[in-house]
Amino acid sequence: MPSRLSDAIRPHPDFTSLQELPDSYAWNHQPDYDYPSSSDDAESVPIIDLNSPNALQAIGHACKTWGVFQIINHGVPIGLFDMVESTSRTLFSLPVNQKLKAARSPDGISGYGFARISSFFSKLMWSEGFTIVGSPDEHFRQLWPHDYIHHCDVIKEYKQEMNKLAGSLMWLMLGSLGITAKQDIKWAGPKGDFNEASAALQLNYYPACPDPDRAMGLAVHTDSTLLTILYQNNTSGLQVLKEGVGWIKVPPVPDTLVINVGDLMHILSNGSFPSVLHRAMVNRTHHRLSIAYLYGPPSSVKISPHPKLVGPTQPPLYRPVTWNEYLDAKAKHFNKALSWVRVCVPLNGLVDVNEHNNGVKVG
Ligand SMILES: C=C1C[C@]23C[C@@]1(O)CC[C@H]2[C@@]12CCC[C@@](C)(C(=O)O1)[C@H]2[C@@H]3C(=O)O
Ligand SMILES: O=C(O)CCC(=O)C(=O)O
Ligand SMILES: [Fe+2]
Repeated sequence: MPSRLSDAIRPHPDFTSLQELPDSYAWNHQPDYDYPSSSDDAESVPIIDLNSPNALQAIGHACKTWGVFQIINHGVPIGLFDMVESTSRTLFSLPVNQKLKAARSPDGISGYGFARISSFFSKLMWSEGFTIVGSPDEHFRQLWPHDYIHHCDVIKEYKQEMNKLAGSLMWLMLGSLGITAKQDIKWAGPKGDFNEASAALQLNYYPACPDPDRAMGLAVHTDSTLLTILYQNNTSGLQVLKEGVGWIKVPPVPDTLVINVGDLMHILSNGSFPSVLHRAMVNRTHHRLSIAYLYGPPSSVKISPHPKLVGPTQPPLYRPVTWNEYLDAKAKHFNKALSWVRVCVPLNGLVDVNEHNNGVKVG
């Protein structure tokens, strides 16, 4: 692990004052960095209409082959995206010293700071983040002592909408694997609405960058979630790695949300769904904003390969793990966290789709 200042004492830069890319932000992108590079007419991440009668099958196929898909007709009021974007933009435009009043504490989860995965890389990422777990009230009062209520309301409404959507997506993703009954997932609750689920909202801001080809917005990673719902503003930057194809750009499409399969869904699906490797690149002239709703099980629930997906020829590939235990493992082992939960080497030619990802260089 690189030895450098911890997040707690590293001063946060004022990106707007940097006219050149400091060496600490210059990633030594290898020639194989884009390998196998995607051509302009490469495949694109499927867009699925949630109102279509084929949505379930299309989602199952996308989850198995990509670990990511995009959705339209998701039912989230479109005006809400403008509102949450406006709150995020207002937040990141505050002076650095003001933002630091709501800094994430060294052992905390919520607040303003660098990407949590920064410590695994020797170079810094060209981005700022703000994580909201639970209520935004306390941190938002620190940012806007006289004007926080409106921003809190926007975030609360957004989280509610995301929670509803995430519950529906859970049934679609699980349904495609034949897991359809409320009793199949006890923690979905008596109404099957996943009422007790946990979530974090991550606001990501990527300022315009003087040397985007040498910089990195958010380094390659998988999400530790069951699923992630990602909204991106109108600037490109997101890329996903498709096995056997390469890095695929996911340009923003108006009113469309990107859904990532996360590591816990990979475990729950007993390896059927790969958790998608992805990264965010930056732009010379435009800043970029993304809002990730990171969705997981209630804190006391252990996630393990679903009994319906386990049998004599399909041994469970992972042992049970809570989200917190997994996040701790991710904080320690980063891209090796899945191997840490792994129980057995695949037998009879069974291959875990995420095994292919282990060779990806992260630093
Ligand atoms: C619930 C969480 C997932 C996350 C760590 C966190 O506690 C809150 C932030 C999340 C995030 C967002 C950016 C990418 C990521 C890898 C990171 O560094 O922080 C994810 C974490 C994750 O999915 O492991
Ligand atoms: O900014 C993006 O497009 C990606 C963000 C992301 O991967 C995350 O927040 O986990
Ligand atoms: Fe992510």
